[in-house]
Amino acid sequence: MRAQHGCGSSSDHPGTGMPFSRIRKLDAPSRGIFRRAAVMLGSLLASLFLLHCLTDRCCTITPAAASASPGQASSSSGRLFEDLRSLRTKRLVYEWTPGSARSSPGLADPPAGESLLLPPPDLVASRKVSPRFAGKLSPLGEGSKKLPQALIIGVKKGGTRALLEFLRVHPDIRAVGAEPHFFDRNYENGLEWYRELMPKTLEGQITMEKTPSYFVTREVPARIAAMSRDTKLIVVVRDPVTRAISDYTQTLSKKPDIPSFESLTFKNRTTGLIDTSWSAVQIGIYAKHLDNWLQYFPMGQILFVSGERLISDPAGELGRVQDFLGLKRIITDKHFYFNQTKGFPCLKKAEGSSKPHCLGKTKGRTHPNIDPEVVQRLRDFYRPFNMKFYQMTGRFFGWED
Ligand SMILES: Nc1ncnc2c1ncn2[C@@H]1O[C@H](COP(=O)(O)OS(=O)(=O)O)[C@@H](OP(=O)(O)O)[C@H]1O
Repeated sequence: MRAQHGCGSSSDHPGTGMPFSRIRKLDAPSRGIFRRAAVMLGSLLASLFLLHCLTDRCCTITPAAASASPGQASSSSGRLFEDLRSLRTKRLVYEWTPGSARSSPGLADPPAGESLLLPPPDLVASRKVSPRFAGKLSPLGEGSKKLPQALIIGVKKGGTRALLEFLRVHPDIRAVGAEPHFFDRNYENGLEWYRELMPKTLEGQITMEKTPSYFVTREVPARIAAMSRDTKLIVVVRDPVTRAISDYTQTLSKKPDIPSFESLTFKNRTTGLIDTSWSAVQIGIYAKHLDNWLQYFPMGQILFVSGERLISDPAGELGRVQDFLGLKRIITDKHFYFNQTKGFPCLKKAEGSSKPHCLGKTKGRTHPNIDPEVVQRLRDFYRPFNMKFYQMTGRFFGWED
């Protein structure tokens, strides 16, 4: 009997070879058994594949693996599985890294309705969350550039670089390295220009920058308030006398021919009248500058960091700053060590590095010796302003001793 519906094979034609004609010549019951066997084999293979996937070994075969010779196939796909498994392990390790905890205000105080979707804050803090929400580094370049929510506005030579570098260790803070000087020198460039300078941040991370001249520039408070009245402001203050000497030391390092500190301090040395128009002196009249800020921002939105304590107890000051920013206290004593050669606290590990990090040579310069009489005269000059400043801020900085 001739097959009625073959596969259009050549066996339909006379003179076709025996093997094909023999299959075709099977009787109906045999064909049924053959089909059933094929179906059973198919489902067995499908089940095996399913089991394989369930045991987490299923993967997309790469062209390389697919083109491997049978002998190579098992070893290369085995390697492939190993790679995938180690990738999974790495991802889990990343998710559970201590530094990846998200402790932003957004998560600590989820808006009504979101609390059911998000894990409770303590759980997040202790178990860590996905790097997508918590990690500082976004491997896929995720996130968006935002205008800063917090600024280090001063003071020049107060210790602003140290504070920013220390804060950058926090996974919920991202900051521009250079000083943008947007609100004093580059304001005409517009907010979009400013935003472009910022690093990308993920939800809950805080964008920051530092420009110490903001604190003493008259127009700046109004401009920052125009950007956002909610901006958090941080001022690192330091004894105005040592600050002035530090300021002078910096200028001297660039222009060695400038007059002496002593001569620049006075309008008239014989009368003892201080030259308040000299910027090194002027910047230290903190109470006066603060008055200007208080026209635009409430006191509660400004944090004053002691430049002296930033050196003697960096973790303590950083604790206050993290609280102020609504962040979990992640930066602690464990992050610092005192470098005897530098004479300053340094980071055991800087941001994105595993190496110890001290600030550069321009931080912690040796000051020239200043005539003690001039120093005393300056102390007397600043005293009433300092008292006023302590009163305004509610913190005693101890610059009189
Ligand atoms: N950890 C650490 N390492 C080095 N230096 C430190 C540190 N903490 C605070 N300081 C003090 O920071 C002073 C420089 O302040 P600023 O960074 O605000 O200077 S600047 O305005 O940005 O030029 C700098 O002033 P000088 O000592 O006069 O150079 C330092 O005293």
